[in-house]
Amino acid sequence: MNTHATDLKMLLKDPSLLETRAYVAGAWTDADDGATFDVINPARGDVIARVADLGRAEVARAISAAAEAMKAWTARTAKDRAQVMRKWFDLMMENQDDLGKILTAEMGKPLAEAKGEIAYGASFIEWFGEEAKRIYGETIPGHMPDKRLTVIRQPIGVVASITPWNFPNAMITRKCAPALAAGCGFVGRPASETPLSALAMAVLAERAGIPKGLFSIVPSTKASDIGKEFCENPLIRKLTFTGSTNTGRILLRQAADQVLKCSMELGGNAPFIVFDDADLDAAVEGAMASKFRNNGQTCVCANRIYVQAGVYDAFADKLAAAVEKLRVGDGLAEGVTTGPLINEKAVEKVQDHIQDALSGGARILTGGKPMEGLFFEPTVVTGITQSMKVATEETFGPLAPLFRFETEDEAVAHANDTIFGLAAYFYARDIGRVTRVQEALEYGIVGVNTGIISTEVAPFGGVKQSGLGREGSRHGIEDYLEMKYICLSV
Ligand SMILES: NC(=O)C1=CN([C@@H]2O[C@H](COP(=O)(O)OP(=O)(O)OC[C@H]3O[C@@H](n4cnc5c(N)ncnc54)[C@H](OP(=O)(O)O)[C@@H]3O)[C@@H](O)[C@H]2O)C=CC1
Ligand SMILES: O=C(O)[C@H](O)CS(=O)(=O)O
Repeated sequence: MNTHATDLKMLLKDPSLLETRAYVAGAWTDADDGATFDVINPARGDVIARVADLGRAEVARAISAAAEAMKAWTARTAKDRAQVMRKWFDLMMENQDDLGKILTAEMGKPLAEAKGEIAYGASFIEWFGEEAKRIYGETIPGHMPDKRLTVIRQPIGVVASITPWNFPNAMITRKCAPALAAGCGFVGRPASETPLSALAMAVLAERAGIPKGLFSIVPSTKASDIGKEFCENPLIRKLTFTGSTNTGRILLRQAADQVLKCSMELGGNAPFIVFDDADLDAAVEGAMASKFRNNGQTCVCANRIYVQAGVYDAFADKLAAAVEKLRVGDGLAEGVTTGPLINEKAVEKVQDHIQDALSGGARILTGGKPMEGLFFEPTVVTGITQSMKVATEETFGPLAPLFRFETEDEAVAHANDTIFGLAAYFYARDIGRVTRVQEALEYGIVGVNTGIISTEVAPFGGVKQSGLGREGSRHGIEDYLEMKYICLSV
């Protein structure tokens, strides 16, 4: 493990992107009490920055400023708002390398993946800047001769955002882009593990001309307190959250008091089904992409791999061979494909799922052991059954558990046997089977003969306990608008 300190400023072309103060009401500020918290590089374990640790009072000021700034922002034309957002997009892409290094240093994903996330995150700003100009209303034939009916759509109000550590750039832009495009104010609280990417984003927002006070980033370790401020402050009209289903439940309960509109992108437990008529090499490629992207730390990662009996051994051997080519290491180093896990709790969860499987008779095909620090061997385990923890709990790490199945009905039944419903994947070539299975899977997203489904142009979101609402696509802006019916008597 690389043990020397991460001198992040030395790595950046523009060191001013490494901001450690909060961005509140258009000003860069410390916490009222001067409190800070450490940001750790998970690959090296060293402190890379100390960031302002805000409390409810500072967040309340950010919310009030957003409500005030909204008045002028909403009065500007959609085209004008779009031009400011386009400038922000351009600045994000011009600084992609630096933003990627900041992201890798605080989250751990390899630099190539981090730069990919910057482009993915920026794509939401580009997409919704364009969608701003397509917020159409409608006229309705009157129900009486003297009535003229219209429907207009207006910004919902100030938006509060809470996001996780695994995509510290894209999870924020997937929320703030439609909010700003719709004319809303935005106050975002990033995960305490990864505030630097959000603050760098705010540096560029300020440079792009996003009006002061409209957009704030409020880092804090006091997650519960800030969540309560978001749910109790009467100026907040919308709460958007990405993270675990457990936290989503807490926030939904809190939001009920003010009947606060919520969008929830929650946990997953994605099945990845390989039928005996699949292209096995393509299925292995798809499984590698879906399972090991971000070291297995995404909500749409394959969490359960079901393989039909006739191709089980061949698929298992091919997958193990591909996994053994992964290179685990510091994401800032050349050629590394797999970074560290985010923290010790994540390492313990992967170990727990492996030990539980082995105690039930499963067998390790490759990997299976923790490495130094927060690194873990990419792992394939065979002989997994529905009774094991990995069948119902999200691993969120580099574990590929292989289940054997006999029939199509059995595979679909097992795939659907979960409280989650975010993403599912399957590989098959028979058109009848493809049609039946894609319709039978109870998920918000289905990848057919592909392991990567994420794009800004399509609706991302889950059913059942994986969430509420959709992000991205032409649908993603709806959650930030209110519909108003006007009945005019002439
Ligand atoms: N559907 C999706 O797109 C995603 C789902 N997830 C799911 O989240 C889990 C892992 O991510 P993880 O970050 O640990 O999830 P958490 O739900 O613990 O954290 C997500 C965010 O919520 C904050 N938070 C935690 N508790 C509260 C609270 N009581 N009130 C307000 N905010 C709170 C966290 O703050 P802090 O970090 O400071 O604790 C963090 O910013 C996995 O189950 C994964 O599937 C993760 C990412 C994306
Ligand atoms: O948080 C996540 O896991 C992301 O939503 C996954 S994706 O959008 O990057 O696929």
